[in-house]
Amino acid sequence: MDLCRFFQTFTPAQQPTNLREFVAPSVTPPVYSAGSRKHTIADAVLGTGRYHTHQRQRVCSAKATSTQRSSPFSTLLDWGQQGATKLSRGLQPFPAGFPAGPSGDQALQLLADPLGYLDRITQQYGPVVGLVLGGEYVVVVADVAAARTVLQDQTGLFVKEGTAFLPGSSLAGNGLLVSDGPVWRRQRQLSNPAFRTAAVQAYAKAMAASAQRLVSETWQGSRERDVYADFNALSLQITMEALFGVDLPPREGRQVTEAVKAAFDYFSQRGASSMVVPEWVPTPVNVQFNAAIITLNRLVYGMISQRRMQLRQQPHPPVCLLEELITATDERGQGMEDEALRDELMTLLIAGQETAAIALTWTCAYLAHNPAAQDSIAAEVQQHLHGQPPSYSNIRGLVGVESALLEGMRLKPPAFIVGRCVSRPTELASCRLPAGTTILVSPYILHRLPGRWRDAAAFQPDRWHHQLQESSGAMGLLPKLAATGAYLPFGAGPRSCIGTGFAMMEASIILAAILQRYQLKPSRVQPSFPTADPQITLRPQEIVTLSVESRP
Ligand code: HEM
Repeated sequence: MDLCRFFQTFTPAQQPTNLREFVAPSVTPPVYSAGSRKHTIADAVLGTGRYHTHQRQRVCSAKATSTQRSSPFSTLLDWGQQGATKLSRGLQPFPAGFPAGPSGDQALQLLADPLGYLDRITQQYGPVVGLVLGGEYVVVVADVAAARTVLQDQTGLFVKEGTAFLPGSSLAGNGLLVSDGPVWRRQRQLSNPAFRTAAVQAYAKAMAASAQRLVSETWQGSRERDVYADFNALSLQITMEALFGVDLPPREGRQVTEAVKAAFDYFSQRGASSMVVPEWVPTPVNVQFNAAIITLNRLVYGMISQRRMQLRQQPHPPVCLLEELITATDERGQGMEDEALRDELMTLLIAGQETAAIALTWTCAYLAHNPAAQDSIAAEVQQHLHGQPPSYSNIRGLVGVESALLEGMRLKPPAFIVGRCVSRPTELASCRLPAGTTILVSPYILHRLPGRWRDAAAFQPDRWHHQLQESSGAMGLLPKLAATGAYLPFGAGPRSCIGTGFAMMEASIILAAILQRYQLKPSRVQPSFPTADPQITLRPQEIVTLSVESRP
């Protein structure tokens, strides 16, 4: 990777928003406000992203937008000026009161080894480090109190809008992950019911059925499996069923799955590439990606209108997330418009799919390399479930399974960095931060602070037993830990993960189903522990092959 990758993210202001605007303006009416396009660390964290910082203007006309575009010349000039400002930052001293940190632009060093770099600078400069990265002022936060201040802010001081780095995407539009202010508040309020316990209980049926298919069909007769690939396929299937219901017509289901896969492939390629070409540039890969977006839009808008009609003609309690979101209303009795629904559905697909697969992959890899811990958890599963398949009704109380997942996410948090932007000048940890500074809170470092965690680098699921028992399980414990700022796999504060209950239920059911039937061991072809590949999320670098032996 090189500096190009960073500089490629500083796309010119007011460019055409994406290929869709050129090739298929009628598929959806994406009418955007003019304004500079910045990127959000939500992209970095969860593989998604808003296309630019300004909220979409859903009401203004396309004509208005097109007249607001600047000429290619002024765009280029603007871009040049922005580039020059950013370049000069790496050469200048930090602003007065800015946190101490290494001098010079650190983009190359960070990109060469992100986890090692975060570790090194926080050891060298302390838990709040100032940097220039790709011409942006950045503060890395690995201090519990400062992380709390940033993530639990309710005053609009630390926001998502304007957070630097990594290109955004038209895939998730302006969904929950990236929106801010009143738009986010309303969308979160409307989405919350879809994630309450009762709703998660309904999705658990799909989780349990999919987990059984994995262990009794997919893995049946296998000696070794690429668990990362299996968990990705499984969590996509589960999320699709939860979103659209099990009665999703097979043809449409297949088409959506294929389009989502194409979009995900695009993100992995982009993550692994040193050059990030903006989505609107018609490279072959971008054309493919944008075609996938067009397919997704057609299908998703089709499903939205079909479900709306069904609910109107035959009112019934919601059976899937889409119906939950369609029926949700705010205090004025208003629901979500189609475009907002589409953005939320795509956001949930992206935010929910890969993160859960990564968490399961790392946890299974750790268990394979820690046979004693695995055997004791497997014994608990046998004892607790009495041979019944894991499901919503019997999964509670499996302390070992929850401990393994919490410990896996402690050492390898799928969202290893969470980002915010300082909206107005402020102080943090006695340092002064100018508006526009990007804050990177690092759960990865926080989860390994030697003063907080005994044997911080070791996989020891039993460290969680007592706390889990005291809090009646992970869903009781996680909010308490998030409030301290010390354990943040699902973030903290108002923007914490809406899918925490969904993810914990899904991962617990799948892990219990696996340990009930199989013993995981390092594979002969890949005996060493998988290496992390911190791209957008903390995914494994390669295929994760584990030996899967049936338990007697
Ligand atoms: C192990 C699995 C998961 C992990 C580790 C994870 C992690 C996170 C984190 C750290 C955040 C906060 C980001 C920030 O503060 O900027 C977040 C937000 C979010 N997550 Fe998850 N997530 C997981 C699963 C899911 C699932 C299953 C869904 C939905 C089906 C989901 C939907 C979302 C959404 C919509 C947000 C944005 C919430 C908001 O800003 O209001 N996540 N997730």
